[in-house]
Amino acid sequence: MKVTISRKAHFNAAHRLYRKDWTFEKNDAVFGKCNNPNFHGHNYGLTVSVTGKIDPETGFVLDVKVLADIIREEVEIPFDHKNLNLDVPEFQDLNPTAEHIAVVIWNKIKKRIQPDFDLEIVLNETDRNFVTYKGEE
Ligand SMILES: Nc1nc2c(c(=O)[nH]1)N=C([C@H](O)[C@H](O)COP(=O)(O)OP(=O)(O)OP(=O)(O)O)CN2
Ligand SMILES: [Zn+2]
Repeated sequence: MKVTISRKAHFNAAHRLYRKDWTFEKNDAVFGKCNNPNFHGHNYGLTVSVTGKIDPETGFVLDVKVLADIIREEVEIPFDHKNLNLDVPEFQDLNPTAEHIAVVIWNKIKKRIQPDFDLEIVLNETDRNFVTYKGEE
């Protein structure tokens, strides 16, 4: 029997959507206001869901306290109040779209949980825009 546990978190971060190998005009045409060279910010919402078998001794799939600590160490501390383009090494050469941020977060958290657990990341960039990543199919 598999059960899913979820933990919510949030972080505030600045970013600029653009490609270094494109002209400003091309970036402007594709990314519009998100290509502002002075950056802009979002209050990102994060939902991390872990699916696995219940440990018969504890009754937990995974202690949510443990999951909260992983999220704090892998996401909140490195991303909160940071400029994703300038401060976060994973985005030095990776456009910090919501899709890419979700994949980066999935890879960081996946390394910290049991290999047989399934992991889903839902990242809200705004109240109305969110992306979901469950790992490679
Ligand atoms: N597929 C994606 N599309 C867009 C992304 C993204 O990460 N993936 N990101 C952006 C920008 O980051 C932009 O800042 C989003 O903010 P905004 O357009 O203000 O968001 P809203 O849709 O909530 O605002 P509206 O008022 O509804 O325009 C753009 N696209
Ligand atoms: Zn944005």
